[in-house]
Amino acid sequence: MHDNLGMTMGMFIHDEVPTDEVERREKAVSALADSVRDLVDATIRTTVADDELAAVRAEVDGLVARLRTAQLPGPAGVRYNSEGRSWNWGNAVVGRGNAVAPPVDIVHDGFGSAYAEMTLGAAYEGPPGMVHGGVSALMLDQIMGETASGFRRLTMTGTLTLRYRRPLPLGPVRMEARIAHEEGRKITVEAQIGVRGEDAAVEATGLFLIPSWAPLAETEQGWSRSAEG
Ligand SMILES: CCCCC/C=C\C/C=C\C/C=C\C/C=C\CCCC(=O)SCCNC(=O)CCNC(=O)[C@H](O)C(C)(C)COP(=O)(O)OP(=O)(O)OC[C@H]1O[C@@H](n2cnc3c(N)ncnc32)[C@H](O)[C@@H]1OP(=O)(O)O
Repeated sequence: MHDNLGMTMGMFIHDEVPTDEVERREKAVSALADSVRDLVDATIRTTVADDELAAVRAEVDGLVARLRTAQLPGPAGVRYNSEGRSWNWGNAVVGRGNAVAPPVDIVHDGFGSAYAEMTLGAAYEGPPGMVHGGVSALMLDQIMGETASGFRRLTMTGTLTLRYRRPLPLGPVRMEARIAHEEGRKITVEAQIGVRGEDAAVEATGLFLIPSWAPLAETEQGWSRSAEG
């Protein structure tokens, strides 16, 4: 268990960067990730000729080489400063620097309840024209985990159960989550995702656990989250 603690808590990195600097950098990194997301969409949907594809590829390789001149040695982890600002720019769903992450902003409605609205394009397709079921699961897991944690305690997904009730078309979608029940270290969260104003496409129930190896203290004012997710 200590290995788990070391592995997980080791990725919570105290990084004494002033909050205004974090925010400036976050804007810059988000803007780049947005452009890369656009590149992904354009790559999927382009019909330009093969030689043009090769030329674009060479330029992209050049850009990658420029970014590689200064890199972290591993994944981004979760960083925080002593002002209580935290940032997790690599996260697979809400990472501001992560162009693979769907473009989502999770809004917390007070403790125990959250929602998000986003537009999912060609990069998130499963069945033709529909959102991939794994993408729905990914996004639900994130909003449910954040809801269980409230950024004031460490929670991990124990069991996630999904019911795919109807196909979810690509385009604007909305998801919602709330804590349904809580007992000791076990927190049950219910959630759904679908087209706004319509019946849910996917319903989810999850059991989130405060791990036995987690530092027990629930911080009094919570752990301040990244302002933009
Ligand atoms: C100082 C404060 C820190 C504050 C931190 C603040 C903020 C954190 C910042 C950001 C986080 C914010 C939001 C979260 C965001 C995103 C969510 C991402 C979600 C994920 O992507 S997360 C990755 C996938 N997730 C895993 O990688 C888990 C791997 N796994 C383990 O790490 C362990 O397996 C663990 C911890 C699950 C359990 O370990 P454990 O030692 O705590 O459990 P233990 O044996 O004590 O069991 C106690 C009772 O739970 C029952 N139980 C146990 N496991 C169960 C299961 N899986 N399902 C159903 N019930 C289960 C037992 O049956 C027993 O039940 P009973 O008491 O009734 O007998």
